[in-house]
Amino acid sequence: MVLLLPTDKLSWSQGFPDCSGQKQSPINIITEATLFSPQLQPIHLSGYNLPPSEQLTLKNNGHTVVLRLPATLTMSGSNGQQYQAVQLHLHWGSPAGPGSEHTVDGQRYQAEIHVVHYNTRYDSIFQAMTQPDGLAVLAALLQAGPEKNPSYEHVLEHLEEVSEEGDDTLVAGFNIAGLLPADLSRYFRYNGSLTTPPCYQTVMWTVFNQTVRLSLDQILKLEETLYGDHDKLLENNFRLPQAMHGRRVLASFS
Ligand SMILES: NS(=O)(=O)c1c(F)c(F)c(SCCc2ccc(C(=O)O)cc2)c(F)c1NC1CCCCCCC1
Ligand SMILES: [Zn+2]
Repeated sequence: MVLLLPTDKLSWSQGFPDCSGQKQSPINIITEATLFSPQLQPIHLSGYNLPPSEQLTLKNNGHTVVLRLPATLTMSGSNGQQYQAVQLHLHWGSPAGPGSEHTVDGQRYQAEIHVVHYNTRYDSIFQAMTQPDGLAVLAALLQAGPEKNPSYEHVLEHLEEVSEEGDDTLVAGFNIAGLLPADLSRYFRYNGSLTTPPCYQTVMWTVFNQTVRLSLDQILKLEETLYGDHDKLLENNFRLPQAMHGRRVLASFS
């Protein structure tokens, strides 16, 4: 599916009315204003530990780098609903500054991973993404740390192979859960949207409290390797925080 996206973000709303809706993402999470919700259970992942024999497609779609995921990866929300993974992708900044989409108490992190799932009561992501309870995205904030992150290396070591828009390559299976924090019990939860057109307001967002650490070199590689439209370096591919319009952010921890 090719989405023809306008480059000028102000004109998103012209072509995609939901982009000017009242339940948009990302947001700035003000931790003091979150509501502890004891029914938010730890996120349960299954099928995430893929054998090296599994070949995954990694693609530069001109807006981000996407790793397509097999249908065997599922997560359980706190509402007992099952969601099936579709793809994961990243948002990043540039050597001049950080590029996470969500911010926490006004702090932007170096980068952010999104693992996109759809509600298994629907037949496909294309049907699910138009339904209010259709999508669930797991988000983790990425920070620079002293060590190279071996899980991210499974993806980053292939970035040169997909430097141009439209390029794709194969990545051997690995434990996809290694891309997320170890602690899946502490997270923020709110209802929002896709952060790119069509901006459908159909996403149950989970933003983990624990960050993931990559080495500075790994972050720089993400910021300096990929090219998008018109051979322009693909950087700062994050949307700015959107208004809450009265929405509350829940927390699975106090
Ligand atoms: N943060 S996010 O989840 O909203 C998101 C972004 F911010 C994104 F920026 C993207 S990539 C931009 C949309 C796009 C462009 C081209 C192609 C293609 O050529 O295949 C595919 C998609 C992107 F793909 C996604 N996630 C997609 C949203 C597109 C429609 C649903 C498919 C899975 C989720
Ligand atoms: Zn995203």
